[in-house]
Amino acid sequence: MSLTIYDQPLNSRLLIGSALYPSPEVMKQAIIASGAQVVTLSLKRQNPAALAGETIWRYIRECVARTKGFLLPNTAGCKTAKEAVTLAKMSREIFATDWIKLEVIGDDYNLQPDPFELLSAAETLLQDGFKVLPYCTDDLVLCQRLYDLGCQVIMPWASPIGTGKGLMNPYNLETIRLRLPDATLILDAGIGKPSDACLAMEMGYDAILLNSAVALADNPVQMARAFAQGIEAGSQAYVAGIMQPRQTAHPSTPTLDTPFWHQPGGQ
Ligand SMILES: CC(=O)[C@@H](O)[C@H](O)COP(=O)(O)O
Repeated sequence: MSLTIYDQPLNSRLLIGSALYPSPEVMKQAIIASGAQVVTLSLKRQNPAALAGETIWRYIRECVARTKGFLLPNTAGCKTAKEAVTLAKMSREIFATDWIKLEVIGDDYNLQPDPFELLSAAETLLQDGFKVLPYCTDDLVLCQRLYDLGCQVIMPWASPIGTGKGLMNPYNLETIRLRLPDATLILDAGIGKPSDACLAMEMGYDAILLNSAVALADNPVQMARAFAQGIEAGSQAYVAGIMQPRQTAHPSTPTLDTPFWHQPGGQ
């Protein structure tokens, strides 16, 4: 089963960022190796008029063309709903997409999203026809409100951007999954290693968005492959049905009369 974002089926459950790589060429190779079809980029951070920005964009467009993928502009660096809405509208024109990764930062220390400004910006953008992918904290009520507004995709954080700390609050993340069974849930930010991503997929998350863990690896291309495999493993494990942990030991070596475990009601 493939990932679907606002009715768009995708081959990969990994969405990847385009910042912090040692060079544009390494970025391109890493994105291709990751298999990600969605690449996020920031209009604010990369000035299209500047030569450096132009080069990065060319590389990103090449990656997306190669994977038959999609650009996901983001509003990284915005601190108010007004600023984020303005940037989203500019991004829609420049990148010719109505997808927007909505990021409104409320605290400079841990780059924590501002839930109030985020909700307000999401409402405005949805009314304007955007397909909003909000980056938010792992707060169930906030996620519920965003979903009720019409955000089909919700992207709670694993931990603050760029920390690589992995899943800070597994209980919160599991609860969000449980309570919003129909939302497309993408875990975004703070993923440090493939096992973090695998864990979220085992919880039933639909996809992972990450950047730093690949871009800052000693070998970003190899790390991109490792993430692709970790995400695939977690996704398959979730679908396969993970066994319930048990309090007591059970021998796993078959005894003479019970070579197979019979589930109640099974054949
Ligand atoms: C690229 C992007 O959108 C980041 O804001 C995103 O949240 C990734 O975070 P990490 O760099 O921690 O993976």
